[in-house]
Amino acid sequence: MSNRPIILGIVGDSAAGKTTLTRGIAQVLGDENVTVICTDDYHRYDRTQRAELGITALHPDCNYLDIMQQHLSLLRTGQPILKPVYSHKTGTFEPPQYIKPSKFVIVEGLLGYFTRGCRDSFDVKVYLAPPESLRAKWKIKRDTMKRSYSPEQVLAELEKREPDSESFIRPQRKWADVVVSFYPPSDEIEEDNSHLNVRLVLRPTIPHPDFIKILELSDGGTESAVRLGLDRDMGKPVDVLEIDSHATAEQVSKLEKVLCQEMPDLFPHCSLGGNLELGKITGTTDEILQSYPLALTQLLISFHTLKATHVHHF
Ligand SMILES: Nc1ncnc2c1ncn2[C@@H]1O[C@H](COP(=O)(O)OP(=O)(O)OP(=O)(O)O)[C@@H](O)[C@H]1O
Ligand SMILES: O=C(CO)[C@H](O)[C@H](O)COP(=O)(O)O
Repeated sequence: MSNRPIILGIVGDSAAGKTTLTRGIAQVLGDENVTVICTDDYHRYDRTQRAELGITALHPDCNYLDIMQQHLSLLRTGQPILKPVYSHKTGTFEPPQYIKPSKFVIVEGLLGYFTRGCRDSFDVKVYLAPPESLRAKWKIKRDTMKRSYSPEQVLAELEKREPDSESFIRPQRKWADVVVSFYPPSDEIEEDNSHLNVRLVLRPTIPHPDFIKILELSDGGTESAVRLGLDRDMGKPVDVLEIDSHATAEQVSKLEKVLCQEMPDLFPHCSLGGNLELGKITGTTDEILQSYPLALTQLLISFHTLKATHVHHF
């Protein structure tokens, strides 16, 4: 058993779904065992200064990546940090917070894998990569509802940010152990969020659960709602697991069994264990819905995070 905090990274562009994914993982690990850090707090400039300087929040120079790296190293050895605080409500900084790491630390943000020093602090690295059109839709909704922007401002901001997204954010995908892409079924582009499928790229940088068993159960063919295959991602060979939103309870159950066989701690959180809490999303009229692809993604990442506690790192 590891006697230091386990650090999980959830990296991706703005509104890629980091907070949504993190919520369920924290629930599986136990909210009382989890410290969540958002690296937006390490911005160097506030909203007004960024506008004056003509720099976007995605640019490495717009963030104290050196301090972030120091803090990650401290958290990894169980030491407290005095973390800056950036308020998305006001676009300004607030007094710093004293943070003592719990058993698990989830670090979510834009540039977590940009420097080698930061990357080395993570036990498990996840990158979120929804199609850009879906991310734009999510960002417009979230920023207009929660961050006091107009839709026109969000669209202009997305356009302004694109060169930095391309240069600094998207290349980080190559460092991830798991790349998560929620996507709409091709013929239902305007479908609501509850009908998204997920594509999980599983890099051989960490040992994944033995999903090949689902193929042995003979429902992993191209027509199935759960598919496992081989592919290349950024030039390197990877396994790819795809789960459609219309996967049946039986198919979901089989996947959960594969996870639970290796990690029985997950059982109480599975739908087969009677839990319907994971995979919660907000629908178009703010109703709460459940997505199997999201729930299984949260379980898989929790699997890896729990597994990291069994590996001794010192
Ligand atoms: N898996 C998902 N299924 C359905 N909707 C989702 C999913 N992930 C995200 N969303 C939608 O996208 C919006 C933005 O997601 P979220 O706040 O999780 O992004 P984020 O990456 O944490 O954003 P930021 O880094 O800018 O704070 C959510 O409010 C939600 O409506
Ligand atoms: O890309 C983002 C990640 O959340 C934000 O836009 C960035 O952190 C700046 O915040 P704000 O737009 O609230 O000033």
